[in-house]
Amino acid sequence: MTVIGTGYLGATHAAAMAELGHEVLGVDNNPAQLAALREGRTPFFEPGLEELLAKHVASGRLRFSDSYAEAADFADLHFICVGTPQRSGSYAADMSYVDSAFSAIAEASQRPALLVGKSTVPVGTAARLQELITRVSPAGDGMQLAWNPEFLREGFAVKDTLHPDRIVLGTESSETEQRLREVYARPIAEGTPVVVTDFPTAELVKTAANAFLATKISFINAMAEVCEAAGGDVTVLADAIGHDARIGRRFLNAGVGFGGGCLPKDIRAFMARAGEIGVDQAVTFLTEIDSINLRRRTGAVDAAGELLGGQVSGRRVAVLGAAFKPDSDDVRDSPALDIAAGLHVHGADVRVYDPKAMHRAALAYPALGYADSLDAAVDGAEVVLLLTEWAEFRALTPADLDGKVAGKAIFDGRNVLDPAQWREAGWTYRGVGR
Ligand SMILES: NC(=O)c1ccc[n+]([C@@H]2O[C@H](COP(=O)([O-])OP(=O)(O)OC[C@H]3O[C@@H](n4cnc5c(N)ncnc54)[C@H](O)[C@@H]3O)[C@@H](O)[C@H]2O)c1
Ligand SMILES: O=c1ccn([C@@H]2O[C@H](COP(=O)(O)OP(=O)(O)O[C@H]3O[C@H](CO)[C@@H](O)[C@H](O)[C@H]3O)[C@@H](O)[C@H]2O)c(=O)[nH]1
Repeated sequence: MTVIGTGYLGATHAAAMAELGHEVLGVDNNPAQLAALREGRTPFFEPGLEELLAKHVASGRLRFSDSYAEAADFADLHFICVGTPQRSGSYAADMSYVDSAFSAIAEASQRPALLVGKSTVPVGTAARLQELITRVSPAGDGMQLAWNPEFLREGFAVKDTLHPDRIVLGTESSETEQRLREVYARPIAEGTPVVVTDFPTAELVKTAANAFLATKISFINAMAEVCEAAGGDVTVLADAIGHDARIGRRFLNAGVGFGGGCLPKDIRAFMARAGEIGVDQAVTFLTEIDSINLRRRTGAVDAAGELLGGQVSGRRVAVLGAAFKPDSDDVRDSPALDIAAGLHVHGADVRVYDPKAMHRAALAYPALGYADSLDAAVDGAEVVLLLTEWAEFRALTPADLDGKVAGKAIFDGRNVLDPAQWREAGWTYRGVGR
């Protein structure tokens, strides 16, 4: 098989498919990325992925190429994992990468083949692509398409791919279903549920899952706003409502909100697509989910300003975290960097430190100040902001910072520190909704 698009999703999928016993050719059009992958190195940080990749590159079961002709010759089963970022100036997804990857592999296919979409796409895409590939391929009607959305989380990508919660197969062909069941034989044998459905439902399962997760986070962040006004503690509230199995405690961590290459752009693409198909009212609540989320970022900038006594310009601020979540170096739509940039715009002297995302952060936000260690970031800081809950930040104690900082004020943007411990040590502690 081939895996077309070897970014966060595709590189993981390719290595995991090799681990499941398949011969895999990864295809991408980014030469630097291919060069790293060919040497068995991941171009980004994802726990456990480099080991898996290196193992299968060394065994020869996993190779990489930039050639669609080679891909079409190599296999008649192709997983498409290219990006669907937010289009600039619009909420809609930019489908140009998906369209060009499907066209290119279809045009290169001289024999019948199965193209399996894994990218997150607006509902209606698969039906459109089925028509496109049949039209442009020399193999014509021999080109089959299935939609198999991916639910992996960064930071847990290998585990989530090898042991998924469920496998969704959008296909109405029993032959295609059987073929994909063989691809995923191992997780299926381990008991992973398989949902076989039509194209629109398969596409919508993915969109709905991310909309639900975003809603859960913004719900608890809305409760955090209420707790702040009323003097409550949202972490206790989340524990208490989470004991109800119908609600569940997971994804109820209030903080500076969701970021990354998925939830923010996926809820916006969902709103855009719903508008196109005439059901915008069904998802207008997502506008509010997005607003609550973005309000947490401006709220953090305001909180830092208050901790600095209202004067931000020229003040030294330590920002702990740049990645959108721990155990990842992904800085796409990162709340931490957005907040750091907000303070920078107000004239703060910001020093950002992240254990893995420094390089990507500096590329995305070159104007920010960076420190190459936690100690360097907090040295002389008048306020410390914990914005991504890496293990080394969660473990911080006042003793680690005393004598280094210039002001004992901390904003715990992920509610991971013990407020009593910090207050007892003479710090001004501020969390989110507690
Ligand atoms: N990152 C995740 O955790 C995750 C999880 C589930 C689903 N998804 C979805 O998967 C898709 C990919 O996301 P990602 O995070 O891996 O993006 P990414 O930007 O990291 O990777 C996309 C890759 O596709 C390559 N590419 C673009 N056009 C190409 C073409 N025509 N031919 C070959 N390669 C091409 C790029 O060079 C890049 O390496 C998106 O639709 C995303 O929403 C992502
Ligand atoms: O209680 C919580 C849980 C998460 N987050 C934030 O939400 C964002 C997204 O986290 P997470 O969902 O764990 O990361 P992703 O890797 O973006 O994964 C999401 O997006 C992927 C791409 O579509 C899907 O495949 C996954 O199932 C879905 O969880 C991060 O900024 C987190 O800090 C919170 O603020 N509070």
